Amino acid sequence: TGSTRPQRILRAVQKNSTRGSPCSVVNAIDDYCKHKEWAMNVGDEKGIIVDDVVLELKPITVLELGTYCAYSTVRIANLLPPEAKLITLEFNAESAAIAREIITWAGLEEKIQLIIGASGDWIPRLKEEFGIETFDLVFLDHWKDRYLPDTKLLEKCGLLKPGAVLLADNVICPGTPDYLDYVRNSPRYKSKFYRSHLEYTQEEDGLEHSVFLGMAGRGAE
Ligand SMILES: CNc1ncnc2c1ncn2[C@@H]1O[C@H](/C=C/CNC(=O)c2cc(-c3ccc(F)cc3)cc(O)c2O)[C@@H](O)[C@H]1O
Ligand SMILES: [Mg+2]
Repeated sequence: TGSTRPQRILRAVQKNSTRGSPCSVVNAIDDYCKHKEWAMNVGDEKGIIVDDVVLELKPITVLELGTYCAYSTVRIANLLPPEAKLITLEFNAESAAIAREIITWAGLEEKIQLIIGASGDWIPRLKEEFGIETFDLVFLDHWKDRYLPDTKLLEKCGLLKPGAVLLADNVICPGTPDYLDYVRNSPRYKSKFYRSHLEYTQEEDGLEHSVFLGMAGRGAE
């Protein structure tokens, strides 16, 4: 039986990057996915927007939904302040195993907590099992039809405080119409769209950046 795409990505990382160098890991994955085999990483073009958001926000607690091969996990964790922590949820055991190897290769295992499980099961448990108060940044990049239900779950569990940022990948391609409608029309969010392209292609895509304003929202009831 042949290898899987995540296994081939891990091999490319081990072959073309330096242990302990997150930047070289990110570059090795981008290089592989640009020239050898496309994969659903946020990629280098949208990745620069992610970098800017992280550097501006300086989040101390980050939640990522959908680890896949830990490309964005490594990219984000690399830019976090020393005391910051990133929790990433991945329910596919094979992907999670590859992601763990890539996180360790990058030397970021101290900053990143990879949980193997479904967002719907784990979001309600994060407060008591990991002593999380609230998240400063949530990066949504899992199944596109789960962005909205998981956002509502985060609200319900009190895991967002005013000023928290939701950064959502793929709001154009494959698209997350119900999520976009919600964050753009709810008084609980101030939302803005960062136009870009689908990773490693010329297709239109972009990131939605939504600031949580609080459950009461501002003014409008
Ligand atoms: C639902 N709760 C969940 N809890 C934990 N992990 C979850 C998860 N849902 C999905 N996952 C995991 O996240 C990953 C899923 C990501 C889904 N992403 C996409 O479908 C996607 C798809 C495209 C894409 C775009 C164009 C195209 F032609 C083909 C694909 C581009 C992207 O950037 C994408 O992010 C997997 O590793 C999966 O096991
Ligand atoms: Mg994506």
